Amino acid sequence: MASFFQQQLNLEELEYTNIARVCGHHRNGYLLHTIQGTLTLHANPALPEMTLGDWLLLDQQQHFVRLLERKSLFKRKAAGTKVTEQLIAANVDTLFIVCSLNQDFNLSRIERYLALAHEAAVTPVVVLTKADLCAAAAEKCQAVQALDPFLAVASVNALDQDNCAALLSWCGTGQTLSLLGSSGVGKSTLVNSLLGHDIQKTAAIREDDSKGRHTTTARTMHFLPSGAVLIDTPGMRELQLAECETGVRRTFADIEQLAQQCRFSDCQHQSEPGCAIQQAISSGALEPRRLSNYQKLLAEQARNSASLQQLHAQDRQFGRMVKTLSAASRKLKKGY
Ligand SMILES: Nc1nc2c(ncn2[C@@H]2O[C@H](COP(=O)(O)OP(=O)(O)OP(=O)(O)O)[C@@H](O)[C@H]2O)c(=O)[nH]1
Ligand SMILES: [Zn+2]
Repeated sequence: MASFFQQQLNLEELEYTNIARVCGHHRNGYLLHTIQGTLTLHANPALPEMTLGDWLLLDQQQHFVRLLERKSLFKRKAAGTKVTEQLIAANVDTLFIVCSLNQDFNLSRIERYLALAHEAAVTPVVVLTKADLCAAAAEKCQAVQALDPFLAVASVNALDQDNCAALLSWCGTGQTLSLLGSSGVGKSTLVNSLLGHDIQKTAAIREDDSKGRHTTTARTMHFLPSGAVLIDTPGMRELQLAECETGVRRTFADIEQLAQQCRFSDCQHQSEPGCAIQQAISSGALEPRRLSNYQKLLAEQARNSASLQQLHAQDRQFGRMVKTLSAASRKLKKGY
């Protein structure tokens, strides 16, 4: 367990509590990994909302004590009146952004994923798969690297375990990984190569529900031989760009910096005189594609966040209505 989490424990907690990590979540509660093995923490309204990857403390009787502060968090907008945000994965250190070097290769899509990683406070690594099928792998790698000189970029043949060894530097003991990418790019293939065996064979776990029945759930947490934990949950595939302004701004830090040099502080970067961004485009220093993707992603996240705020407001209104109605019914019962 990383020092970030250990530092959060006081002396008494170090002595009297056990540390556990959420490795599954279902109707009856949370599935936890502890030093003594796996156990179920039954659903209970007093528990905070937790997700895969969360670290928490249990007392000697295995009762919940508290949730530890998160290092990073992926969440998504969810439908329904009550829950408007759904937590997807917590405490991920590195996100493998998986894209294949063939038809799927798309810089704007990579920028979208980068914004999600930055928003969640997770370090991104772009993994370009199907290098064995692409003659122009080096050029495409360079194009990705040009998005950000500090970005880690790797190209692999995901089918070849030895070829994936380049990724092992992010897969050491205590590290938590997750992956994101469109369908068919090679995510499962990559997981198999990192695991060193076929995921299909370990794809399900059996557990007892509260009534002693066996239930089968898809395994979403994998323990890699290199020591890392890999969170592979379907929720990651439905991540949206809601409330992602920080993530978008960080992903396009170059554009943000140029914008500060525009003559007008409210420059729209179209045809205004003294626009540093248009100058950078004319000189070839900035791709027009990148500017339009930046504007598109900012607008998209603003639209999605606005509807999220509306949902929050509706929720509060509903809460007030319930309170008023129950106060009224109490008065009725008491006869005044
Ligand atoms: N030649 C080659 N084939 C690959 C590579 N990576 C994946 N494939 C193939 O591409 C196909 C799709 O790979 P998957 O691992 O199933 O892709 P996925 O991203 O998990 O797809 P979803 O489960 O739909 O999200 C499979 O037939 C793989 O064998 C690679 O690096 N090289
Ligand atoms: Zn401008």
